[in-house]
Amino acid sequence: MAPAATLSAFNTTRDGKALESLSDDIDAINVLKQQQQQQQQKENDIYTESTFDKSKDKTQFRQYETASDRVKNFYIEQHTKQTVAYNLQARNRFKATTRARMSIWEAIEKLNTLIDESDPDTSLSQIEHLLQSAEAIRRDGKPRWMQLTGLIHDLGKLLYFFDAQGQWDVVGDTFPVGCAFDSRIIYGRESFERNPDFGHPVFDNGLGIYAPGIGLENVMLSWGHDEYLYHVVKDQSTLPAEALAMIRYHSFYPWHNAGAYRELMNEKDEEMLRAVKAFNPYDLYSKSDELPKVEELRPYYEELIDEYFPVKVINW
Ligand SMILES: O[C@H]1[C@H](O)[C@@H](O)[C@H](O)[C@@H](O)[C@H]1O
Ligand SMILES: [Fe+2]
Ligand SMILES: [Fe+2]
Repeated sequence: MAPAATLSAFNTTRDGKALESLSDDIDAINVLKQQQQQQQQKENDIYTESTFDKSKDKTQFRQYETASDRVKNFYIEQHTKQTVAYNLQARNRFKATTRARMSIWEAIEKLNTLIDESDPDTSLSQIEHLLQSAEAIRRDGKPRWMQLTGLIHDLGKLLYFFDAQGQWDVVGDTFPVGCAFDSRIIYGRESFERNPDFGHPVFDNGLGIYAPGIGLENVMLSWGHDEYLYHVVKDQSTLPAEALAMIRYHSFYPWHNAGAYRELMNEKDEEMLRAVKAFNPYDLYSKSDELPKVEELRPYYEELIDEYFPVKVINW
């Protein structure tokens, strides 16, 4: 016979309540499973049209030609300084340390003081942008993991408070380094004229250091909040591959929006492109929605965070 202490530990749930019997336990699990299945049936496919597809005047967004000098200067700096050498260095630095340890909600609050200089469409704080994106996804009945992706997708901007050199290596659209700068990047090829890799016989020539069909996961995208958060989240959450792609490529507009760099894709990237495109309207067009009520929404999203992040304190 097992000693009493061990037996009572076995018959006790984590919150200390004694279980009536094993069959109660199994019943509870079955009920939970059923609930989850029903919920999945109620959820819309991530690919069904977003409500924004009909209701927003899309010509109001991403108007870079008429944007402020703040935005224009941001991109000149980003396009001048994002080089192959810098990107290798940033990745090494990322791997070498843990910058902070905090929960997802703490991270959201910390980000609240950052105003993104690259963004012509919002001057709201990031917590508002994150909740606007998540709420729009939720309103459309999309899966819970996608709502959570909306809530966290820009948390990589925390980099700004750690080892960034400015905003140019944190925010803004992304593009690959190590291959030709494409004219479909914001402000075109001319905006790279002062980049040391501009005109380089390998780095700025066709596919450069990459083989055709190599797959985006093997392509160095300009270092910033997408790539950083992707690495943080992939090992510390149970979010699906589509969510990870939405995070990693959401700023890669020359690819998901303008059709550039398709020669670098592999088969898996085709599916990921669909997912990123499905996510994009919620990120972009929610920027003109009404202001979210942060404290009212918090309990709903804290539960959602717990569902996909088994460990509360995240290594950043
Ligand atoms: O200005 C915005 C902003 O920084 C976003 O977070 C990023 O995802 C976009 O691609 C960028 O254009
Ligand atoms: Fe972003
Ligand atoms: Fe965003």
